[in-house]
Amino acid sequence: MKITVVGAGAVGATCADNIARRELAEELVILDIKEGFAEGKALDIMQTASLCGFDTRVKGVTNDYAATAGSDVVVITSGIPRKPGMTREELIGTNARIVETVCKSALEYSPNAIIVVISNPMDTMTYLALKATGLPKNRVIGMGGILDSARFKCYLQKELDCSANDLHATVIGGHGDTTMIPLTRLATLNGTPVSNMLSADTLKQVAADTMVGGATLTKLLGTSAWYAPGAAGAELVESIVRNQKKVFPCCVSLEGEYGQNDICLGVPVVIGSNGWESIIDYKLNEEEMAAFNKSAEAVRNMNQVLDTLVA
Ligand SMILES: NC(=O)C1=CN([C@@H]2O[C@H](COP(=O)(O)OP(=O)(O)OC[C@H]3O[C@@H](n4cnc5c(N)ncnc54)[C@H](O)[C@@H]3O)[C@@H](O)[C@H]2O)C=CC1
Ligand SMILES: O=C([O-])CC(=O)C(=O)O
Repeated sequence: MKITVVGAGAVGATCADNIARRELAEELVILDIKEGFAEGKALDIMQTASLCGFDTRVKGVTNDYAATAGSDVVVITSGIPRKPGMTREELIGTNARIVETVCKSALEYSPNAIIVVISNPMDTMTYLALKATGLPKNRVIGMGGILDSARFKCYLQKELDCSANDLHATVIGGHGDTTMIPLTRLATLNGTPVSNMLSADTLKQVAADTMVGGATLTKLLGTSAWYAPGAAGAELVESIVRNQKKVFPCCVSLEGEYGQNDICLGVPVVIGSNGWESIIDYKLNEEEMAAFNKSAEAVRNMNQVLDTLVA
């Protein structure tokens, strides 16, 4: 197995570190445009091999796509992060060009790769990756919902004083401050609905905190988060390379599912060696469906901006 991570910044390097520690590939290439940067990150990660007990070979390269040839999975984290006060959507002008170029260059050398898109605004960047490459839809997956769900579980865990590992909680819809939908009705602690244990007001607050989870960290850090985003990226890659068939909320191309067409948006999907393999119908109620439609409208408006940016 060979994996490439494009972008050796905060998220890319953390994702690569998690991939190496989980030994998801024999070979892991990190690529960045900044001279020597990916080489440095790769060397640093390789120097943890004897400490963390992994045998993955990690190599860093500066814009050398030939070194990524034959990758099974390519994770795209290249692009600028937001600063406090910004939305993810404001990154579109810079990141659309980067994501399009990176997708095409990577596929030239790894025509069979599954593409995982992390760069923001992620839903629109996933749509762009799909359109720019013409890949079969199952091979283009946007990562946002796994992270948002992990944050949802983190806020629930604090309220319930339980193990985060006993929680099932999912965030669907867009990966934006106002577009994500924490499904509080379906969240459970070992099978018991959390709505039996927490008040409606508390659940509302947990959902609100989840939605601005990324913005909260950006305010604290001065740039956006990387530990949970990197680990969430690796979690997705693991289900692909180990063909685990885990169900994760991921941004995928919808063709009538959840009532939407010609859009990439977060829904629960089965992830395996073919990429995303099927979409699970959660049977949303009226209120959840209305939120999903609203989220789709916002993401669709963003996708239209692409036409003015990408040739
Ligand atoms: N989908 C999600 O859940 C999340 C998405 N993000 C997004 O991930 C992206 C990366 O964030 P950070 O790692 O914090 O940023 P960063 O600034 O630390 O790293 C970005 C890296 O991309 C590189 N880069 C830029 N253009 C490139 C190109 N054409 N080819 C190769 N490398 C290139 C830069 O040199 C830099 O090293 C941002 O767009 C951020 O908003 C961040 C967290 C979560
Ligand atoms: O908040 C951001 O801009 C980065 C991101 O997508 C996240 O951490 O959820």
